[in-house]
Amino acid sequence: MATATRALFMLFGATGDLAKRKLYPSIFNLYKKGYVDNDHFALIGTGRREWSDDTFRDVIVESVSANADSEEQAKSFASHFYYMAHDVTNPEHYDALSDYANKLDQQYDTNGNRIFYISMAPNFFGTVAQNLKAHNCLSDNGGFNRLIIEKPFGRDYDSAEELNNALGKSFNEDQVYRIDHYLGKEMVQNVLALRFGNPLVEGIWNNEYIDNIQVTLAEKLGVEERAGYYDGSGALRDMVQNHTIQMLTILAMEDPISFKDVDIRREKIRALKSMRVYTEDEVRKNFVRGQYGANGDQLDYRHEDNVPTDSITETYVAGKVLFENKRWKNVPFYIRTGKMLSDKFTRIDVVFKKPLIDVFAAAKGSESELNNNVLTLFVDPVNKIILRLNGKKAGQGMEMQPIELTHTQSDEEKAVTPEPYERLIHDAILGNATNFASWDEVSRAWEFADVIRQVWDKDQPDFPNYTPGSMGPDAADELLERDGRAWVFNSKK
Ligand SMILES: NC(=O)C1=CN([C@@H]2O[C@H](COP(=O)(O)OP(=O)(O)OC[C@H]3O[C@@H](n4cnc5c(N)ncnc54)[C@H](OP(=O)(O)O)[C@@H]3O)[C@@H](O)[C@H]2O)C=CC1
Ligand SMILES: O=C1O[C@H](COP(=O)(O)O)[C@@H](O)[C@H](O)[C@H]1O
Repeated sequence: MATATRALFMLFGATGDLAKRKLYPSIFNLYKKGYVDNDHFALIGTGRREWSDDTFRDVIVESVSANADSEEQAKSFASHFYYMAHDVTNPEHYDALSDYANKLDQQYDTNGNRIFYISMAPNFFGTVAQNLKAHNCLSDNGGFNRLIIEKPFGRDYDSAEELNNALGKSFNEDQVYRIDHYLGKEMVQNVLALRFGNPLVEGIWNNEYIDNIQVTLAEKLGVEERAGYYDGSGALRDMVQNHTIQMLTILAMEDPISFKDVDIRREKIRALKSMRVYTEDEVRKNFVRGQYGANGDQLDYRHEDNVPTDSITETYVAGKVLFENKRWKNVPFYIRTGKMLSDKFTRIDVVFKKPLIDVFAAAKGSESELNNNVLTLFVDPVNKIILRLNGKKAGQGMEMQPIELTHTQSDEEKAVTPEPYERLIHDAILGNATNFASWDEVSRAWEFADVIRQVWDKDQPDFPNYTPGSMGPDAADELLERDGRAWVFNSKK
């Protein structure tokens, strides 16, 4: 039986794209499943637009209709939503917000629990947090106050620290939930289950058996309508500093003493501290950037809407990351992410070492034909695990061939798998911060990314340098070739 939590939500950015596409459907699923107490929850949505409650509720109904069992159910859900036109930069507005929140607290008997969600451009995060506190919008009658904030958390270490200090004036670290939606993905969470639930896996999860690990976050689409944000960010800030590094951390961390958020975070931070922050020369050697060119009807990045024609923003990053500790000495973690690639997928390839001696080849006096064993975890679009081994080819003799053990998530499992935002909002409701990024994690990731950014800001790139529909620039392949390796997934193959 689901534990239903009473709460009042305050959503800043309620008229925005993310709210409509992701947040309302997620909260609706939690409502349907009984994770938010259906009689004791309300949401105040804000934006500058002069919407009425009815307009807001129409938007909610439309946003959740695909998941609703009936129109009545969607409308009943939407009846918990209230709208206030509010300019977050105007302090006076928060007094009205505070009064309204107190009224709804009483009306819905929410036990004084409040969840604040800032789904707005990052320059507003600090302003909202400080005004919430200054204008008594935080509950003070025994309930919890939790703040969920969207990405990006800063654009470099200094701005992230400034933001963190601003948040810290109103919320304690344990009240702040920094969203990284990749941490809400089923297969990303499964990494922990596979590693720490199986001695068979954890026993070989080290440099004695693993040759290298490859993490790919590939997107088929370009910047779409988000160029205004993206061109000032680029792939390094948009995908590497957060999602990619979080995935690396989960792959590299030591076993936590328990599955409590504090214990997991402690190990993640330890792993991040052992991640090598490169020198300038090392950045040039170990990191590659790219920007997509044109291909047929597909415009090059510089001719997409709202992109300056001389933009040097990278739409692709590949790199080699090193963890300098006993477990991972000499094991490179190769990462790549980009827009306009051959397909939309996220995968982790764990490449194991070959046997020291190939007894089959030795007996025949021939070259080894054994492949590296590879464990591939498909994160998106399907949840699948493939273990590639060497096996015997049926028939006489001892010919070898690659064989694959595959586990694919069933339709039944898929049906009960929450969307990342649903899972993460639920975690925040429960006060479980395991799948959110702590300040120590975020700050370390910025220290790592900042050096790369600084080198790239000095050097003039030769853009565009990859074709839409490919897997990025040639330099990304050369990065591995120099080490005598290759990407496990390569669309050119
Ligand atoms: N959209 C996406 O796919 C993703 C978004 N994110 C993050 O989510 C956050 C929101 O993104 P998104 O929804 O796309 O952004 P939008 O531009 O669609 O929405 C911005 C929201 O902020 C409100 N707003 C802007 N200025 C003010 C103001 N001065 N006072 C009050 N409200 C204001 C807007 O309301 P109004 O116009 O009515 O004032 C609107 O509701 C960002 O941090 C983004 O980085 C993260 C991952 C993916
Ligand atoms: O955070 C972001 O993620 C999306 C990709 O997310 P996914 O879950 O669809 O893989 C990316 O398109 C966007 O640029 C970035 O801001």
